[in-house]
Amino acid sequence: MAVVLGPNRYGKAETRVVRVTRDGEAHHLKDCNVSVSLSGDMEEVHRRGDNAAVLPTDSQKNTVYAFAKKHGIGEIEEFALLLARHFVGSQPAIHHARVEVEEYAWERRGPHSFARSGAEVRTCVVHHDRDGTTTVVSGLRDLVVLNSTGSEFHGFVQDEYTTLPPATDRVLATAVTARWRHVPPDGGEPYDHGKSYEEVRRCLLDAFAGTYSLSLQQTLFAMGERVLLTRPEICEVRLELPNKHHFLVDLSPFGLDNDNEVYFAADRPYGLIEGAVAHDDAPPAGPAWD
Ligand SMILES: O=c1[nH]c(=O)c2[nH]c(=O)[nH]c2[nH]1
Repeated sequence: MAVVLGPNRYGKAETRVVRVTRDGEAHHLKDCNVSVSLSGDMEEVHRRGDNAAVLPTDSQKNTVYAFAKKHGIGEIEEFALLLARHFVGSQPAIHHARVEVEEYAWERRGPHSFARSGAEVRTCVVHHDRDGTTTVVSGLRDLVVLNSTGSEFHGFVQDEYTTLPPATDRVLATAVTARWRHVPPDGGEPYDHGKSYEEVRRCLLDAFAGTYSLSLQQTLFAMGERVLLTRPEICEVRLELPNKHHFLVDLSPFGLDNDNEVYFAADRPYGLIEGAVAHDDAPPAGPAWD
């Protein structure tokens, strides 16, 4: 019986980089968290500790900082693509690079003063293979949304443990994590990732607000569908929607009624609704979601 090395990858996780661009008095800020993961000819290092093919994770971190200086950080997808292509293109032993970037938003308070915005975190994951295949998944997380009406939940299975009362008017709230896969550009114009991000975000928010919801599952599908029917550059959307339960508080001990006005916002446990919505002819995902 032989023992074989299975799938493996290595890299530097969570390099925090802040890039200030000085444009006279006015400064611009990009605040990112970059994770690099490389794979390829790594049999020798695992079996014998021979590091000849190993680009140290320390060098990977340094590359992130050097590229931030040399190229600046524009759209996070472009920065991730630059890094992924660099590692695969410069290291014969590296066959595949995965670069993940999170971007934290800052609100301008003056020419060189900023306040960290409470808005969602923008994300991307780029895979680049030495055969030239590239996949780009963009996304966001922690986009907190709430509808104070327009949501029902009833008609569900009743078993011996079911106590949930049917709801015909409830609060629906969630913190959206969404990731969307781009159709490969096919040699055409590269995407405007900044515009695409804003438009997908708008689709998600519009669909959440505009869907009369009989379940969060139905809202999830409507959000994914809205993106796919509006944005031709996207072929698959994956959503994770925690159901941030809002329970009506019983105010009867105080002689008060509660006509859907006062809620206890529970933080756990929460329902977790997850799903993928895709065009039926979407090209194969390859490693895009890894
Ligand atoms: O939208 C919902 N989907 C569920 O599957 C579910 N389950 C539950 O207890 N509440 C809800 N709400």
